[in-house]
Amino acid sequence: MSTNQKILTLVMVRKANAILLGLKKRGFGEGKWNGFGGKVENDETVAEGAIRELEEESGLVAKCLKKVGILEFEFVGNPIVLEVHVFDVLQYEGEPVETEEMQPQWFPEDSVPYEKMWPDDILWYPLYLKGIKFKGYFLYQGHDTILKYTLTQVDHL
Ligand SMILES: Cc1cc(-c2ccco2)c2oc(N)nc2c1
Repeated sequence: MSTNQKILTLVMVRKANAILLGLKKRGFGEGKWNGFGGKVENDETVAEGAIRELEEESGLVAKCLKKVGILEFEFVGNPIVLEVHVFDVLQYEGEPVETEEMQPQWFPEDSVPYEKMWPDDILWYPLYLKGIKFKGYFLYQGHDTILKYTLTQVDHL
């Protein structure tokens, strides 16, 4: 039975005041810089899905994964709510490689290319970069306009 909800993962990898983002080369969010992630399969936990997508899209193997937020996205005219579980990776193995999906690049935390990212990012990255856990809801019209949103700091996810 498919409800109107879809669980997705989003993984940011960080090192010494830099954040690894990928330029999405095709599909959903094409042309935007974003963390790594995607669908969660039926036979895996959300965290397992996050680790899998990070390796598939960047070649990196996460050694520790921290839940940092949950973002819900809705689009005008589309009943499906995306529930995106956001993770921070501070320990990993490997070097980022370009894949079919993503072209990876390190950005200094104070030079995140917000104008080439999903418009919600500029709203919650400041919390994320300060280590503040968050929950957010965003109503999108198309892929570039946020009609309304809520964003709150939380103590536990
Ligand atoms: C609508 C939407 C979706 C995603 C997404 C898809 C897969 C993982 O995340 C986003 O990611 C960000 N940063 N904003 C986003 C908006």
